[in-house]
Amino acid sequence: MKFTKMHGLGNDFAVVAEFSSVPERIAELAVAVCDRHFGAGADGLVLILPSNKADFQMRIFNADGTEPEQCGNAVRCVGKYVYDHGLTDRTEITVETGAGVQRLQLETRDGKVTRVTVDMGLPILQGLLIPTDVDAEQVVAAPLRVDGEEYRYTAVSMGNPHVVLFVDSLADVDLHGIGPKIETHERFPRKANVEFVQVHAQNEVTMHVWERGVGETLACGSGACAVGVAGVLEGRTSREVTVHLKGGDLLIRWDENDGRVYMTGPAVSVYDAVWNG
Ligand SMILES: N[C@H](CCC[C@H](N)C(=O)O)C(=O)O
Repeated sequence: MKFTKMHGLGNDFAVVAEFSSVPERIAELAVAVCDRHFGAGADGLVLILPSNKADFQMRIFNADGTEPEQCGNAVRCVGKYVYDHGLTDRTEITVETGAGVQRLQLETRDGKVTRVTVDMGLPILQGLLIPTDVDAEQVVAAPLRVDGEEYRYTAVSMGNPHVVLFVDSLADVDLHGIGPKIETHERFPRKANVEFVQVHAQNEVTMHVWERGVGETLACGSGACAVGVAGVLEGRTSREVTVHLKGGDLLIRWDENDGRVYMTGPAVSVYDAVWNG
C-alpha cells in the first residue's frame, strides 16, 4: 500500500489514495500504521476515496482505530494531496466527510498547495446532539466534576465532539493527567476531544489539545474551530481569532452572516512511502 506522510501543523497522517472503497479490517490497519514504534507513526490514517456527492471523499481513522466524523487538519492535507498529484486542477474543491460536504479554497505557490481555507460547516450546540448527556439548547460554561475538582466547560460539535475549557494559565494544566479523564467522562456518550485555552486578547488564544482516540496532538483543526465558537459563546473572544497551537497557528472565523466556521492553515507533504505491513 503506497502512502504519503503529511501534516497540518504537526498533526500528522498517513494519506492513502489508492483504494476505491474502505478495505477490510481498516481499524487494525490504522492502529498498525499509526504506531510510532512498530509502524509508520501518525495521529491518523486518511483515505481519499471517490464520492458521488463531492469531488472527493475523505475517511479518517484515529490512531486507536476509531473513525471520527471530522478532521480539520486532515482535510487540508487532502486538498493539498489531490491538487499536487494532479487529481484536480481546480483551487476550489469539495470533500465529502462524516460531517458533511466541505468546501476548500486552495492557495498555491509554484504549482503546489501551501495553505487551505476550509468551510467547516455549522457548529452543533444542542447538548444532546454534541453529544453530551445535558438536555439544553447550548452547554456554555457548564460545571464538570473530575476527581473531586470542578471545571467549567463549553461543548461544541464540528461533526466531532469537543469540550473547551478556558484557563488562566496553560502552564497549570496537567493535560496528560486530566485530558483522558475528560475525554472518557460519562457526561460524553461518544467521548470527546478536550481543548484547554488561554486567552491573550479578543482575537488571540493559545490552545493545548487532548484528542479523542489519539492523545495529545500538536494541533487539532476541528478543535480550534470549537474554540473559536466557545470563545464567542463565553464572551471571551471575537468571531475571528488566531489560535496558537504547539504546531503553529490557525486562523478561525465564525461567520456572523452564514453562521459557518472557516479555518485557514497550512498543509505539508513530508515523504512518499510503501507500507509492507
Ligand atoms: N481525534 C479526533 C479526530 C481528529 C481531529 C483533529 N485531528 C482535527 O484536526 O480536527 C476525533 O476523534 O474527533
